Amino acid sequence: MAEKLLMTHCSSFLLPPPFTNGKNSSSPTTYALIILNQHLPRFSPLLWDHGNLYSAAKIRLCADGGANRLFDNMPELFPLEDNASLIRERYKPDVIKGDMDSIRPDVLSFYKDLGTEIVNNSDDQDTTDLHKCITYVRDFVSDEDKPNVSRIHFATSNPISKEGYIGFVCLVELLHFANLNTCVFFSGLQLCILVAGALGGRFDHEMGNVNTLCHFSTTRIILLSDDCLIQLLPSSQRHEIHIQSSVEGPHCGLIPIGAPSGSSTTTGLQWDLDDTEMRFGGLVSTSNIVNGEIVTVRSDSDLLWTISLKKQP
Ligand SMILES: Nc1ncnc2c1ncn2[C@@H]1O[C@H](COP(=O)(O)OP(=O)(O)OP(=O)(O)O)[C@@H](O)[C@H]1O
Ligand SMILES: Cc1ncc(C[n+]2csc(CCO)c2C)c(N)n1
Repeated sequence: MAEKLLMTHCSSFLLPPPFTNGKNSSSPTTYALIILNQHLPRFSPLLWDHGNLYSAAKIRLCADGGANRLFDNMPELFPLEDNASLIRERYKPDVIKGDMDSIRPDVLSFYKDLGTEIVNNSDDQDTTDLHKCITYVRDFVSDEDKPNVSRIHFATSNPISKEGYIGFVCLVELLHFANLNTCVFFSGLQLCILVAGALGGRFDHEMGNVNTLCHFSTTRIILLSDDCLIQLLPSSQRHEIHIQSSVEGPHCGLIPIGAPSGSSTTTGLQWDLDDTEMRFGGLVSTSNIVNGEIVTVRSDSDLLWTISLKKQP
């Protein structure tokens, strides 16, 4: 059986800037931030700035009512500053997208006047606002990375022929059609979508957010709240999770989602799995504990990885 490729994970976006630069990361990351209509995490300004500091491409979106949270709650995260308007201008989203049934009119006109792009998808009542925003980010990033002859480098230094270029574009379209994350191929940049406010309140929304991870399973998406982080570990790869113990852990979980897992194997946990079966109604690994700096996971099914976030980094 072919060896699975290694996928590494590191929550360095939760670390203050001086420590994040390239730490434990095999390739530079392009972060996008989506703010949902749920409690704005205290570290949101940090997530926001990861678009700025180390990324070539970056974008910040609010999913419909997420704009109310940004407007109302971002100033509260700066108790020493008394001018809320200045804070709101500093944290202007690039895009507000959704079915627009939750954003308040005053918030909509405030950001519209600042130049935020408003995308009204009220005609689509079958996908969530988070889903709509992820679609936007993926299109945005792949547009930025559209193949440009001068940027395509092959193993040889020969200039690329017209036929080669056309072949490459076809490959890209094919990969796109197959729902693969094409941007990785072009620039070496890895897209990672951070989703703030994904948990709490309504369980149907939480499940909808988890479902979005499964729908876009080839895109790195991280759901965040003040208390925890959730991401999908696709079964097509083996995983190495580099624990940032100053900000995350020790409590963690591995949960088969969508289908039972016939065999999962881990290292680095207090209760490691060893070719273990997991299913709802049987065993799922909750209330587990990370033991060291690296957790490895291999499974025949997609698993959700969740880890607690520390209150005081
Ligand atoms: N309580 C919640 N918990 C987790 N995520 C949430 C919650 N509320 C909203 N969200 C997320 O924020 C996004 C935008 O929220 P918003 O309230 O604008 O959605 P909505 O489509 O108007 O919801 P609904 O019409 O079902 O009340 C949602 O798509 C969802 O991903
Ligand atoms: C079977 C089924 N269940 C629920 C909805 C409703 N719904 C799902 S996503 C969405 C948009 C929310 O912004 C709405 C209204 C549907 N369409 N189909």
